[in-house]
Amino acid sequence: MRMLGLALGMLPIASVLYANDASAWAWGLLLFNGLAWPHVAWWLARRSRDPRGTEFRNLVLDSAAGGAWVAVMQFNLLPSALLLTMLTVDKIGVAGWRFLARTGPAQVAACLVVWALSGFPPVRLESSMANIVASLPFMFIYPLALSMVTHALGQRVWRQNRQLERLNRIDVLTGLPNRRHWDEVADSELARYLRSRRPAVVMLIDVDNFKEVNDAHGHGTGDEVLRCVARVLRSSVREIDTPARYGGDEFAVLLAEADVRGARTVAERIRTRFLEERGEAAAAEHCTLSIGLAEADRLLVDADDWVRRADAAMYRAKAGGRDRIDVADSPWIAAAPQESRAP
Ligand SMILES: Nc1nc2c(ncn2[C@@H]2O[C@H](COP(=O)(O)OP(=O)(O)OP(=O)(O)O)[C@@H](O)[C@H]2O)c(=O)[nH]1
Repeated sequence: MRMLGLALGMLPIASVLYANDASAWAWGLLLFNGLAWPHVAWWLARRSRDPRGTEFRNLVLDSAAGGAWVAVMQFNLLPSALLLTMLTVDKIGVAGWRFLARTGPAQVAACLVVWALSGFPPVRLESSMANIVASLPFMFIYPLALSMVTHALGQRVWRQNRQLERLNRIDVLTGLPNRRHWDEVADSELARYLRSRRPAVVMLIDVDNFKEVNDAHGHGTGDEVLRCVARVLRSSVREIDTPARYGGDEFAVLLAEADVRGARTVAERIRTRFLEERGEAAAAEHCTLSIGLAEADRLLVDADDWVRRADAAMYRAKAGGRDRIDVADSPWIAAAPQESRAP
């Protein structure tokens, strides 16, 4: 952007220098500032140990040069205003309003010094047609390029944010949604149930004897077992269900539009598929799945309550000998004598 801005900015300045019959010095400096300085600035920033700090210093120098050219042009109105506007837009775009507090004084000082060194020539505000025409490319092309770059940067930031948000919700090892994402799904599924009374089931799955696999065959094999569970879950549930890694060797599935009978069938499918696919190490350590199910009902306080019930069922499955499925007692049954309506 500096190369483009300075190259285009040369045109209105050159038109004023030409009209004012400027010295060879002024022309030399203009050529250096317009064509060589962008490369020098880039090289300085690249080889610096603090590229950001160096680039900020370069921007201050850009502003000072702008102020100096305004004095050289004897304040010719259109080219001066254009130059100052573009420099200001640039600074705000790069570092915000506060950066102007650094570049502004440099700009004014350079302008006054150059004006004084040239013997305070008279101010000539009037811009000729040649000055106006020479200003047009800078006036149109530079803001256009700047807005395209800003837009492209905005898009990149937006894409990266989305990517980050996705990564924040995915478990890296298994590729399944993580607990954070699953908890949100459970919240909204419970809200949906309370609104519409369409059934839903939380399934919690714990890998039995998983520690033995880790201890006997190493963490790499343990990781492979967890990936196997993830594969089995993905292939056993429907699109509308949400399987997730809940943490460690625990997995959760939210079965939408399913009652406990349907959920039991799915759980049985998961349990047996895992036995078929678990691999030799897991089989050697009797690595199986204990599964707890809890159906939504209107006595649930919140999603945590729902998960707690599935968890209790899952621990009963473990206590009952592992490699089995257990279903949470509905508190509805206990509450039935006081309540008159089924959930
Ligand atoms: N390989 C691997 N191990 C993990 C990971 N996360 C947790 N673990 C291990 O998983 C084990 C879980 O232990 P437990 O659930 O208490 O042990 P368990 O052998 O499954 O016991 P039961 O559930 O009672 O059958 C611990 O040894 C953790 O270190 C992981 O990402 N990869």
